[in-house]
Amino acid sequence: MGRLTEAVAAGGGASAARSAGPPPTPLPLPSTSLGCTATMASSEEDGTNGGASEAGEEKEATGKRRRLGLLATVWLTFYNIAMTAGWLVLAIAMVRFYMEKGTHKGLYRSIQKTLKFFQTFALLEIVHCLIGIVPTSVIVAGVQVSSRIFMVWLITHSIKPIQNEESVVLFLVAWTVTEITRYSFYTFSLLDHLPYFIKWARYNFFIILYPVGVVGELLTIHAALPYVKKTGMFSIRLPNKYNVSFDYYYFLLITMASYIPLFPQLYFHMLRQRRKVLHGEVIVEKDD
Ligand SMILES: CCCCCCCCCCCCC/C=C/C(=O)SCCNC(=O)CCNC(=O)[C@H](O)C(C)(C)COP(=O)(O)OP(=O)(O)OC[C@H]1O[C@@H](n2cnc3c(N)ncnc32)[C@H](O)[C@@H]1OP(=O)(O)O
Repeated sequence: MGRLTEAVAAGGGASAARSAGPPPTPLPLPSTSLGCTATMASSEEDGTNGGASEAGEEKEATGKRRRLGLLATVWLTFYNIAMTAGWLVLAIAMVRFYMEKGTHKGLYRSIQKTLKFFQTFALLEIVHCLIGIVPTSVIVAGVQVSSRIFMVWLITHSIKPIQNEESVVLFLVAWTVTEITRYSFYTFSLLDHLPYFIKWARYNFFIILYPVGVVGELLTIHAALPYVKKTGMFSIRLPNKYNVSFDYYYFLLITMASYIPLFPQLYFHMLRQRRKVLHGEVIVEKDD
């Protein structure tokens, strides 16, 4: 519980400590419209610098502990353990269901309560960014979490006929593997005992899982379109006393189109994080 004990003594805010230490010499990387400009300061290959790398990592871990107060550290540790456990329960339920029934039909229905609970709980990630206890960009976390909430509540929960689509299994598997890896990464990092394979998994699995998840989500929304058009669900027609109209069908088309500019930005953001964490590149991201 290294970070917990050191946090008692440190107790500082996140942003103050982030600005501590000598600034790297920046090399410009492309700017993204998710509100960040990235600059790359230096590069070292993974594992080739031996003791220097270990000393650097130790120093970095101590710096992180100082950034977080005790309360924030305890809360994040609890939150990450709970989320890892929640997604593990989901993974086990999905494997058991498939082994017992031999089909994906009925799978969503059997796991929906757990999924809704833990995915909705993840809204706290936006709160964590807003109050500054994690340094993730609010916009990056916001796009990531809101697209998931949208898929869970406004698509899969609301449109029962699509719950047995294969594409639902596609995004469920991608989300589940990602979240078990991600939350266990945060947990072990907070406890200062991060096994290399978890770090490696966190920054490699997404290369495949992100596109797989997005394809699953897009195919599921696509499958929902005929039903939405036929029923006119969530749509407001004119005339009405507020003189407002809303067509959920067109909203879904626009949402699908919005993946084209948004997804590459999240993906390239993760590729930059991968270079930083696995290959030691120092990437400084500044808000525009
Ligand atoms: C209303 C409708 C809206 C619809 C919108 C539609 C458009 C949508 C387009 C995009 C669609 C995306 C769909 C997504 C699908 C999937 O998820 S598929 C499955 C694969 N998915 C992934 O691989 C997801 C990858 N994403 C992530 O990992 C994150 O969500 C991220 C936020 C994008 C990554 O953020 P990143 O900037 O890399 O940083 P973090 O890992 O969050 O870390 C930054 C630092 O903060 C610390 N930290 C963060 N969270 C915690 C925590 N809970 N506990 C402790 N610490 C945390 C972390 O340790 C880092 O610290 P430092 O090391 O000190 O920097």
